Amino acid sequence: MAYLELRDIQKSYYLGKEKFPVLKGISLDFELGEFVSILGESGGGKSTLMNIIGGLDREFDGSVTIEGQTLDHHLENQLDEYRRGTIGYIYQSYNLISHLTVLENVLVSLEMTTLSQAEKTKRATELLQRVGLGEQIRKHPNQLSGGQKQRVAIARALASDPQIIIADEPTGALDAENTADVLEILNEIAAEGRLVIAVTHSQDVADHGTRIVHLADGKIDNDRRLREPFALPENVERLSDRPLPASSSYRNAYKHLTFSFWRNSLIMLGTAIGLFAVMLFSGLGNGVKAYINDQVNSLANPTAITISRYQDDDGNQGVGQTTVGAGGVDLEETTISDQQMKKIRNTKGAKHVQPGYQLSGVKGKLDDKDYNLGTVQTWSATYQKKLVKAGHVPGKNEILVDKKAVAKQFDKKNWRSIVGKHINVTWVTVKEDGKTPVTINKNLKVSGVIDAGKAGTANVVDAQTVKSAYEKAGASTNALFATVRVKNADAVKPFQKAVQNIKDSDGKRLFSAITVGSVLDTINTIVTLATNVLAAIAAISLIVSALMIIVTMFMSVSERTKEIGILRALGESKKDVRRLFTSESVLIGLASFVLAVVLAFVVGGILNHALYKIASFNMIQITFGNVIVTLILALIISFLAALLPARRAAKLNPIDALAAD
Ligand SMILES: Nc1ncnc2c1ncn2[C@@H]1O[C@H](COP(=O)(O)OP(=O)(O)OP(=O)(O)O)[C@@H](O)[C@H]1O
Repeated sequence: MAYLELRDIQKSYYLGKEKFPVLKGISLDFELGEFVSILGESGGGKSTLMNIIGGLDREFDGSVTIEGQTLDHHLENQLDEYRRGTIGYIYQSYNLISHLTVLENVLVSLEMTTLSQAEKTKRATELLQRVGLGEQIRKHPNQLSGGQKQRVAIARALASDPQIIIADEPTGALDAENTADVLEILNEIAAEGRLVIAVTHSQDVADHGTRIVHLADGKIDNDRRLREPFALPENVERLSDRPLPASSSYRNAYKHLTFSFWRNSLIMLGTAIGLFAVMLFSGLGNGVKAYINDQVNSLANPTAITISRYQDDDGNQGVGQTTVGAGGVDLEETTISDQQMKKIRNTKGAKHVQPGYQLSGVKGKLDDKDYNLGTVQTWSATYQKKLVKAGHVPGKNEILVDKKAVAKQFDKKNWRSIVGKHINVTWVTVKEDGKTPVTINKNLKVSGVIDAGKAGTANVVDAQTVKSAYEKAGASTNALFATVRVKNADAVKPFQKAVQNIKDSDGKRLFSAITVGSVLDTINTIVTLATNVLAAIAAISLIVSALMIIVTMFMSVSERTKEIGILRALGESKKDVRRLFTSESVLIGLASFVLAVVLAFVVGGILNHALYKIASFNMIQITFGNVIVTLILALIISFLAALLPARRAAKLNPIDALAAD
């Protein structure tokens, strides 16, 4: 049994349906230690035979048996392993990877061995020294002469310690001196106990080997031994191979990324802008939400709940005002009686319950001057004490007047001086029947000045003041609403629920409960919606980014077709090639993400600084969650964008890829 046996190899090419037989039944035996030259006319099928021996061609008849094991050409994994562990290729046109240095070109082959990183570098350096390139390891292939390139290719072919070296016209492009050197090296390789099979046109070259096989008309017409094969050295330790680890794909992808840095940096910038916009809009949404929450909570007490009568479908009475229209109002339906107030008081969680009134169309007279007080509310727990800018919260027969609408009208500059004055207020309400109007007139002492700020105007009296005035005038004392304070923010929701569950004797729901929280919930829902719409618009730009990545990757695949062929010939699998492109794209995605985060925080910081002057609030609040979502987006987009180009790269036939210009 020979080391390598070819049996009845037949191969035809087809042009349409027309068959062109190239190899017509080749059977050959090869032993380790041989340096075999394959001679034959141009177009005679020598390269075709080499591709079959090298495990690159799977479409042929016949068998290739190595150390007694026949290769199954349907099993791609087996062929990948065969190429990476047993075969080393040397080509006439060198086939070096241009964006890698000399050292890195040799290391590519070593990536599929079990050596440590340091051992790989050591072995690659030693091999390059052996072929006389110890000084050139940091150069790129385009900085080398033809002879030097061929030596790099030899070092690479030897790197993974293969048993068979296939050299397809290794000296075809070299001058006499380099040819002699390369032949000497090939001879040494055979002397190490490897099988060297070299295709050549030159009889001179062929004469350097141990055997010449001549091909004519698709058959062997001469097989001549020139000298004995080299004796096999004993106890040689062989390197063991393994599939390419993912980290190597990432390293290779990174090198290519930095090699075409400018083109890639533009793609990264484009993608980063899309990601940045998504992050900034999300951050703006958070900021606006926080700002509104802050503003609302500073105006109103979050543990206070306003309760009004529940209006089903046709009524829309909330905490509005009781107007006295032609038909009057249905007090039964719209106001809270003392008895109902008791029910609220008895609800679990209520700490303090206050009736609330709202007086509308209130006129005031002070020192013979008329004031339009508009709507007057009763003081309740929903008010924040800090809104009182002078004086104090109104007690019985007192009023807190609005700063703009009243105090400044009284005295523009010295508006505080209104405190302690008496103002005569008049408004109209209704009797128990809800129809008959009653005019109320009351002399109230100004207890202080209130400034509701952007929320509008507010004049506030004590609920007791209103109630006793109504009692005296025979008007309805039913409250328009009730304000309840609960223990803490956590007690708000349960209380709200309990109150809304209170039914009257007919089983009809009695109350609606509005909390600052529920108002905020509504606002927050709207802001979230707006933010998501903005972020989604920004995300559209990510589709453009994805398209850019797809185009770049397709360009990359076309540019690197030859490299793909080289990597496949070195033993990389389809999966490895696919991963090379997906990892490059994912690296673009990651770099874009980092750039986007930097952009978002820099621009966010500048905007916050500018807006702080207006709102005294950080309007852009990018959270850790926003950053993570953006990262996931970046990874998904870049991965999806790479799928098609990577698939195309992986599907390339290695022989066609190697033949690419
Ligand atoms: N992919 C292909 N499709 C069709 N015909 C092909 C293909 N590849 C090679 N051939 C043909 O097969 C024949 C053998 O080609 P091959 O490259 O093996 O010859 P060769 O002996 O190596 O030639 P040379 O010495 O000129 O390099 C040639 O006639 C060539 O035109």
